[in-house]
Amino acid sequence: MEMVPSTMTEMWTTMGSTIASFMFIWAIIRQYCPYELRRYFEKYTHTIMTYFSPYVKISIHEFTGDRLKRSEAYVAVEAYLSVNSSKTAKRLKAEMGKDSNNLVLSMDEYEKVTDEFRGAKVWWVASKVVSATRPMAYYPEQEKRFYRLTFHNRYREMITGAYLEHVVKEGKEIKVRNRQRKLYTNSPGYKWPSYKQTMWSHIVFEHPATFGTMALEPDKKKEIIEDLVTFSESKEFYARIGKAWKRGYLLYGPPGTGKSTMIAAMANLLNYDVYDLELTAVKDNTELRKLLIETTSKSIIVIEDIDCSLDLTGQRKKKGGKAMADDEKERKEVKEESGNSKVTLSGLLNFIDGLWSACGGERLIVFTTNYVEKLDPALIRRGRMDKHIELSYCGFEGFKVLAKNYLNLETHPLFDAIDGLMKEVKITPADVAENLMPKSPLDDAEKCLWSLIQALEEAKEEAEAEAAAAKKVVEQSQDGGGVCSENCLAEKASE
Ligand SMILES: Nc1ncnc2c1ncn2[C@@H]1O[C@H](COP(=O)(O)OP(=O)(O)OP(=O)(O)O)[C@@H](O)[C@H]1O
Ligand SMILES: [Mg+2]
Repeated sequence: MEMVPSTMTEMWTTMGSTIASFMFIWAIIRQYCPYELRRYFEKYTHTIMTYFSPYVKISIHEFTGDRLKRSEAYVAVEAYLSVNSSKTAKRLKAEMGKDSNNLVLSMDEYEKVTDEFRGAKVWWVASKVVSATRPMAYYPEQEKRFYRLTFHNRYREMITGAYLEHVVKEGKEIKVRNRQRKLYTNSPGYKWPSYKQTMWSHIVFEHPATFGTMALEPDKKKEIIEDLVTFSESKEFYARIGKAWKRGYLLYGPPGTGKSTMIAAMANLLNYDVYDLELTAVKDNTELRKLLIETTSKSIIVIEDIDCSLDLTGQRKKKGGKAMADDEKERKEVKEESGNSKVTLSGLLNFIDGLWSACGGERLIVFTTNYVEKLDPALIRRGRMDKHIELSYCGFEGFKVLAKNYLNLETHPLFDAIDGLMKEVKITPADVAENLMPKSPLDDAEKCLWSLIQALEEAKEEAEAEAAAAKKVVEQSQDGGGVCSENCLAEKASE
């Protein structure tokens, strides 16, 4: 029994002298040893210390294999800590957030914060290592930033499982809430530097259109909004039925009926980014696939005027005479417009619903066209373009939305006259909007309404004159006894 204290004392003495010798050797090494030897020594000391330490450390680096893309885990942790650290950290950095009118705070470099999860305490440190050499001249970052998470080994299972899952999930949600949405384009004519692997360039997306400001029949508007919201909330449903989480919309109708406006309203409703794909600037199918892979989820990929983009008009029925000649002329024009692009219809179909199209998920693909009948049926069949939306001339309900937007009017004695005229003539929402726009500070609501009435009356007179001319041609051809085809009548009427 006597031996125990003496053994303990001896043990402490031995340990003390070991540490002292160790520190003495370390001081000599630091003073006299070459750098390589020092690093070697440091490395093994670190390994030994880690072996005895009850704490576990996890590093999350900003750039992993792909140096040009920030790691998703790092971005999520950064967002998570931006909210959770701003209450406790002492050194914070501020960056411009959503809509450029608020600052988002996050912890500064080398700052340490504590977090708690189900009774376990963890520590986060924002750190960086500065590499001494530049691997390639064009790499901008020489600092490799990372977050280090430290926790006790007894919580290992919970922290590596539930806690990290919670951090990533919450971080992603914060990112979506704070992010500035972007409008991307694969702009033609710009020569990308060879190191820059992305082919999209972007600006902040700031279009003000919403479904509230769109002139559309109320039922139709409600149906589209419900469709979009249901899509955005159906992650589990798509997974259950084994379908990629994406949806195609075909918007068609005459110019100025709100197709482009609706795309902006869709993006604003769902808080999505917009990728405006210029097909004529895409070299071939491989480049098209590359562009697709680079798009992120929560986005709308738009191909405007799909009929003009490429020769995708499919096999149309053979027509005779002038119609056939027109057809050929159009195809030639389309070919000229599309320049050297070798994107084919099958390449585009693959883009929409090939295996690659499922990467990322939560994406809308929107085509717009003025001439839906010209498109290849394969391109717009359900399953590819799931929802076809016709945007047409302005009705009275649409007019009322515009009158409220532009003139802040819900009713006016001139509304009845406008309603009557709108039933007789076709006018696009763009034309209605233009007439309702005050042209000088002195223009009041009534002047704008009169301007619209005048435009409607002129359109009515024009339509009547055209109808009269067509009627005259028919009568002349009947008087002359000749048989005139439909095309021949249209030709004469337009003369
Ligand atoms: N349904 C609508 N509701 C509100 N404003 C509209 C609507 N349609 C058109 N406008 C107005 O007209 C302008 C032109 O509309 P937009 O560019 O959306 O038409 P479009 O259908 O895309 O035409 P195009 O076929 O020529 O591309 C818009 O800036 C908008 O102000
Ligand atoms: Mg448009």
